[in-house]
Amino acid sequence: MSERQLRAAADLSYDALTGLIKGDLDLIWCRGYSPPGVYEAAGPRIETACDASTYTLTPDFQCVGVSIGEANESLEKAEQYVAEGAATTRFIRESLFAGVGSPVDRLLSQLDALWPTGAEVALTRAGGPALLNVIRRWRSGGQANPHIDQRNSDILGGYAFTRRLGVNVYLEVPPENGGGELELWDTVVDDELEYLEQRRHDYGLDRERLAAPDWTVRPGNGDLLIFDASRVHGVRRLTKGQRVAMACFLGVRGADDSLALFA
Ligand SMILES: O=C(O)CCC(=O)C(=O)O
Ligand SMILES: [Fe+2]
Repeated sequence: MSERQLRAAADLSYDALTGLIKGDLDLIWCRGYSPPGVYEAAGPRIETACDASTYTLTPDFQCVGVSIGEANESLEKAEQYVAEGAATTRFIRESLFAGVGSPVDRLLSQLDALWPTGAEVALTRAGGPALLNVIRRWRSGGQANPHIDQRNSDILGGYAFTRRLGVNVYLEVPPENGGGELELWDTVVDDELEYLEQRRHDYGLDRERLAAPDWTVRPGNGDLLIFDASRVHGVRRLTKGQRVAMACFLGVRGADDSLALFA
């Protein structure tokens, strides 16, 4: 455990985002960002879509949408990412969140309003829109290895991001003592080549080779968390219930460049 207290902001604001980008802040934690009615309506459709999905990197969780992490691992997935991104974004927006609105769409318009040069969906190297977000579902027994999400990817070739912020909206979390916390280590990895050398063959780092996480954060249903994706992070193994979260990333360049969202 770190001696240092986790530095968190309770609201999404320009100052909080720049705090995360500069490293003065560790977390933005907005409670109840997605109201209960949203998941009540969308949950059954999301669960069906999760059951129909295929995720190639790990059996630990299901994932709606080919993520950029998956796309970085093979040519086939990279092609699928480019071909399907826009349609998956539409499916999530128009089918899964029909009638209630997607929390990530709301986030996108909020960011567009608060960031000086706006926010938009990133473009892939091929010119079309990237996938805006994925939806992941963990069931009892699932976890996520400690990892970082690397700043840049050939697929989003036109950007040189200086920071990549990880965004999660938790639609459903396990009950008390059921695991599924977000684990954060007091380690920010800037040398991505060194990280690649230590990486497991599937994804992430060996948990056994790290000290215990410095902080574990237990989001509530509907909460929004944003953190620096180059900070080592993982998901604690679930022992009960399920954990359903929408995830995307904010690609940051300078203050003079718009935020680019992708998943
Ligand atoms: O689901 C979570 O809490 C973290 C997922 C994650 O690794 C990320 O958002 O980069
Ligand atoms: Fe991550």
